[in-house]
Amino acid sequence: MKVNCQTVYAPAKVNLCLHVEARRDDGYHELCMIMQKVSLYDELTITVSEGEGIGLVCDQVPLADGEDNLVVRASRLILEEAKRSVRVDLRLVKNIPVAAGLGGGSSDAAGVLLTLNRMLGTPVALPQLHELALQLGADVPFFLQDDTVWARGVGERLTPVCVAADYVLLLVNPGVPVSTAAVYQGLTQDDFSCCEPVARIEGRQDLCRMLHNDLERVAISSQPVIEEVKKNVVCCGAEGVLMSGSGATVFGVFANKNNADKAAEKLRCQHGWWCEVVSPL
Ligand SMILES: C[C@@](CO)(OP(=O)(O)O)[C@H](O)COP(=O)(O)OP(=O)(O)OC[C@H]1O[C@@H](n2ccc(N)nc2=O)[C@H](O)[C@@H]1O
Ligand SMILES: Nc1ncnc2c1ncn2[C@@H]1O[C@H](COP(=O)(O)OP(=O)(O)O)[C@@H](O)[C@H]1O
Repeated sequence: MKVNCQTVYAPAKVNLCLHVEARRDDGYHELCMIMQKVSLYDELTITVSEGEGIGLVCDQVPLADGEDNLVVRASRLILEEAKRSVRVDLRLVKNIPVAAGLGGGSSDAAGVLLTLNRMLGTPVALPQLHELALQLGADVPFFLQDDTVWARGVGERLTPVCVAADYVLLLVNPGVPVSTAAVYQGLTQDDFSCCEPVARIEGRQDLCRMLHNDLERVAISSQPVIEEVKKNVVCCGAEGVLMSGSGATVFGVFANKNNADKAAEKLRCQHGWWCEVVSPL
């Protein structure tokens, strides 16, 4: 068997709005949120060769030792579903902060599902791939497709939305991890809100008016620095600001890269926070 090697760039996401509508009997939550991919990428190299087993080398030490890593789990699911026995080696360079509300693990997993499946001759059809994605996490199906979407259900029911706004985002992460499960568990009925998905968002002002995240109260109560980050991003000239997903990353909406770069420089110098200027994809 010829050795086959491919590199995947797995993008981060932000939630431009996130409404939690209800808690389900299984503990998961019904959501209505806009998911937007952005230009910050993990780099994943997949090598398929003769043999068996799945190996992972990762530049982030806590994620390095394998079995629980979403990329290893995604590989295993594809091999099982395809009933194939080959050796898979994965090399993962993490540029997306971990447990930060940016969906890095979910994106890595979707990248493996799509690419490893293709490398094996596409034995798994797209509807099955969607099911495997959902087994790995509520956010994973989103990363199998290209659109900016309204995501409903637990995050798996996807409808495209047109965001016709010209903007860049400044991502700021203060370096405190937030557990997604703990944030959802901390929600009370008062945190829930409804939303009416619109088909199109016209400009930056419309976009900024929609910014809303029902997970902020719980995340900020466990990590008050998130509120401090939000205030600082606004002080640096953002037209809108919001925590992404379950946090702790905050994003600011800017009209252009120049203004966002200046804000990033200032926040890095003054607070030592991780800052990255990205564009919507
Ligand atoms: C909050 C969001 C917003 O996009 O993103 P992140 O902050 O993780 O990036 C997602 O809903 C996170 O999705 P994901 O991280 O894939 O979730 P999973 O691994 O399936 O579940 C992690 C935990 O979150 C809870 N969970 C997740 C999704 C959902 N709709 N309701 C929930 O209550 C589950 O109970 C589980 O304990
Ligand atoms: N490839 C991966 N990249 C990042 N996190 C991973 C990965 N595989 C497993 N994880 C675990 O998944 C959890 C969520 O990670 P991540 O997707 O980065 O954050 P979030 O769900 O906040 O967007 C982390 O606690 C991490 O230990």
